Amino acid sequence: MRAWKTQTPLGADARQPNRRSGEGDVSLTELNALGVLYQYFPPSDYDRHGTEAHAQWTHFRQTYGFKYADMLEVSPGKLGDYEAKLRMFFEEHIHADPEVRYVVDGSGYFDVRDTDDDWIRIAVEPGDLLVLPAGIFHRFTVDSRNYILAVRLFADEPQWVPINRPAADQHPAHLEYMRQYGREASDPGPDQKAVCVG
Ligand SMILES: CSCCC(=O)/C(O)=C/O
Ligand SMILES: [Fe+2]
Repeated sequence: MRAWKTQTPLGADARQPNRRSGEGDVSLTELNALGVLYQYFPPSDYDRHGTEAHAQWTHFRQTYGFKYADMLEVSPGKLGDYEAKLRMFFEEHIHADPEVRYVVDGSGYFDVRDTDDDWIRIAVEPGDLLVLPAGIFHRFTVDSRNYILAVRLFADEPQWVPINRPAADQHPAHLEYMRQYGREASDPGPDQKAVCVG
């Protein structure tokens, strides 16, 4: 996984890196300060059929209470209304619950807003597990390879409910997010611990 600030405005093709020139990578510590958690599980630990071939996975899911999982294959041939779905994923939104995605195959970009309202682009590849906290403004796109196979982990029954702006700005999940991680927050998340392996 690597992360960087995107150029503003974004270039014509969102699936390109759109990296802001002259700036280095955004660090995992900076992502953790936004409440974004990251862990790496070797892709062999989670085969394409969703069986968790490794105790490490079970431990992670029990620790964070992600009892449910499904798989999402984002590609022109597999996902109906592909371009419309991609537009929906790329429309800035929040969720009332954490967004937990594990990449089994392919790649893509999760963009999250930072405290300066800039976009930080998180490039994910197989083995990357990303936890976006409830209430964070974010968006997703595949990259130019137009393919990702990701496991979606949930605490409750799988559901995908995006809350777009402007309604999201006053949503309790976003207000709580800003209380914990916003510019005025006294410290990054009272009980957050950086989850980062390897
Ligand atoms: C590969 S995850 C698909 C996009 C998604 O579930 C989401 O919520 C993007 O923000
Ligand atoms: Fe999302």
